[in-house]
Amino acid sequence: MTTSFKLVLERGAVVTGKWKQRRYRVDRLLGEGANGKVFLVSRDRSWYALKVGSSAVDLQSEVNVLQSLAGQQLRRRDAGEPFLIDVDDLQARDGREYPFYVMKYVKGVKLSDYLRAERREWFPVVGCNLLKRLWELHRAGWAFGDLKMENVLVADYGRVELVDYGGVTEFGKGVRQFTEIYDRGFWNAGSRSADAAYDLFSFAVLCVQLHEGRRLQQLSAAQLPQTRSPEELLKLVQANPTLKPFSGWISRAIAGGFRDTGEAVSAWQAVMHRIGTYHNSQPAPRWMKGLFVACALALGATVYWIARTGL
Ligand SMILES: Nc1ncnc2c1ncn2[C@@H]1O[C@H](COP(=O)(O)OP(=O)(O)OP(=O)(O)O)[C@@H](O)[C@H]1O
Repeated sequence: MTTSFKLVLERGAVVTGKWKQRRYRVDRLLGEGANGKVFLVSRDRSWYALKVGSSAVDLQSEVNVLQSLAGQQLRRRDAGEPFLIDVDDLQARDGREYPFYVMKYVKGVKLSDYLRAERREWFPVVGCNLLKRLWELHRAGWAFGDLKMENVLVADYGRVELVDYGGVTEFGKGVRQFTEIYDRGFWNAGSRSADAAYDLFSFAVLCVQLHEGRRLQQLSAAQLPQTRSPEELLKLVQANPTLKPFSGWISRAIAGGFRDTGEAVSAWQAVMHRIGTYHNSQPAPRWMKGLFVACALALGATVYWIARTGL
């Protein structure tokens, strides 16, 4: 999706908040979507992500969700700073005013890019970390809503961050924003009412999208609305060697069969355990394994030298 507004902020441009007068220096565009453009900015030697929207109403609803999440003290153990930093308006060169908010900069890459090529084996770990992120939201009574590839960023060691809180919806209300292919209603698998199972369904589709993206696209385009069914999704899961061990988990998620997300996390970890993936969510990176081997060789050489010299 692309934005309908043309605001351009060049590298080096300074954004000054109209109300609080805080100044942010623009580094580059991080991404854009239907609701706005997100820029990497700096202030007092710290990096942030600044989201500018064309519509104050849409941006305000995202801000409300973020404020409410902060209010519920939805802070993770590893989150040093709050996610929402600032809210203000800026005046562009064309004289128009745009609302913006500033949030924590998530230094990561898109999920699909992270798992590409040699990092495919990280899929179970990254999946587990993503489920835990969803669990945090669900415990606070919110569904993420618009879970999709673009809204999941992965940092070092498979750490996962969710971005774009525009779809976050209180449990029980109609999901505010969704993307068809990940939507439970689209697949005739349930309602669009916000609950934990709604996100778990999207998570299951995300798994299929990651490993059978082309076939999923073909499937969704070929089916008539009334013939789309979760069983068709499950056929793609069965046909894929990476997904097959998770087929029981995925079919349960698709059927809304988990009591809550905590149970979904435990079941996912049980599969990881069964197939022998690290169940530690931060497996040792390759350089660390190399370092371990080098240290072991050095130790061996020292022991040999001591034995030879009789020290
Ligand atoms: N906090 C952040 N840190 C780093 N990158 C970010 C951050 N927030 C957003 N981005 C990047 O900017 C992109 C667009 O942001 P976002 O999804 O919030 O815009 P949107 O207009 O709501 O998009 P959509 O059309 O998907 O609803 C994201 O896909 C991501 O790559």
